[in-house]
Amino acid sequence: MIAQRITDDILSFRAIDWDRKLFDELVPLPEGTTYNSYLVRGRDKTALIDTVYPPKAEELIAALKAAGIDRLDYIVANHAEQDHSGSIPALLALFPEAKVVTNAKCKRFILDTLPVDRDAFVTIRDGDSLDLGGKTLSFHLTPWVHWPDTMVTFAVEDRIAFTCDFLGAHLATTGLFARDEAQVAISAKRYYAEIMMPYRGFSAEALQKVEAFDPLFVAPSHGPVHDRPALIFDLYRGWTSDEVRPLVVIPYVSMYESTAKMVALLVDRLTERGVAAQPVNVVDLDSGALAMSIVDASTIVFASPTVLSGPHPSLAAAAILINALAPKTRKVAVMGSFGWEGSLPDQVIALLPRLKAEVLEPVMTKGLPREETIEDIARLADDIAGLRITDAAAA
Ligand SMILES: Cc1cc2nc3c(=O)[nH]c(=O)nc-3n(C[C@H](O)[C@H](O)[C@H](O)COP(=O)(O)O)c2cc1C
Repeated sequence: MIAQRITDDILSFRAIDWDRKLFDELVPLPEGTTYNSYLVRGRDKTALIDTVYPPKAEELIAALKAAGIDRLDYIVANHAEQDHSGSIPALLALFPEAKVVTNAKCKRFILDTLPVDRDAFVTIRDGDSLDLGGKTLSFHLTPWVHWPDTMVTFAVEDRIAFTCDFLGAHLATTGLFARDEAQVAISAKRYYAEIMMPYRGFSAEALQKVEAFDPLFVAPSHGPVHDRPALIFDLYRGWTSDEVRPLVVIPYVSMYESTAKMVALLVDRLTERGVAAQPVNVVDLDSGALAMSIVDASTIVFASPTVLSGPHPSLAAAAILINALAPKTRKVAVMGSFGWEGSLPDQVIALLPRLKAEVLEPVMTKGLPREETIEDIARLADDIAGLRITDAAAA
């Protein structure tokens, strides 16, 4: 790790994790990640904003020493999760005079999970600021992006917003700034989908707060720094809005191809109607890819064979994940195959209480799709495309 300069007095210390494959034992990291810590030097005091994942603590300490940092007055904790706050104990051991600056909730979480003395904290409230001598840090609570404790720190004179997880991306790169915008957009979308989408309303509020600072830089604690913040602001404005696009995501599994044939038929009927379709085989699922696919999809159709009277367990797992992510999808439907009987559609819909979506009529077939199944699938495609007047819609 090396110190990288954002402005004369503000340095970035980014621990690059090229090899990490899975985050939180859940989220695949196709591009690795970084844990970013930032140093702000005032005339009188020096503050470190966020730390790094504990296995990277030694790297951070070595890089701070190499940059000639022999005193830390403050460690600002924007969020208690260990990938950002986990190295606070190691840093306090090296700089025992430093105070941990954070809000009351974050302090509580740190005390619950890390060996940090209660007296080490300075507790701030929303809008408070800290004078480092010619450099001011202001603190702004942004709850639920993505824990209740999350906040953003703003370097007032240099106009840098330190947003921690918010506006971040899992992307390992030596480049300090987000120059490959296409690549950053994909990584940021994956990150938003997995981490922020369940709290879309809070993300929209936090976005307004950060945009109002009119920052020159947005410096998250994963991924590159945005020196053109409009890129990430525009992306988040779209993702957090109520707008959907005509895209049907079809999470599916099929043991003997009956359900797979139904999926293929639905894809064709949707394509004929000018609606984009994206089947996602959920066996051996990349949860991040599925999450990304549903960020602004208008419809989700769950497709599964009947297994032990209900959905295939892989499809059930995908439905549980999608429910937890709470996408803004407007319509949902279930289709599938059975051998004798079962209540697959009801069971799948029961897994989706958080989705505020219209539930369309299901399509079920005994064994392989037959003539009437083909008609039912065309009817489902009409329902999705809004081409069929139902009794409910006519009333
Ligand atoms: C392990 C297993 C359990 C099954 N359980 C049921 C069931 O409870 N009810 C039912 O109607 N069919 C059941 N079936 C039959 C399948 O639902 C049926 O063969 C279906 O057509 C398979 O669809 P697919 O070709 O998309 O895999 C089961 C099949 C398997 C292999």
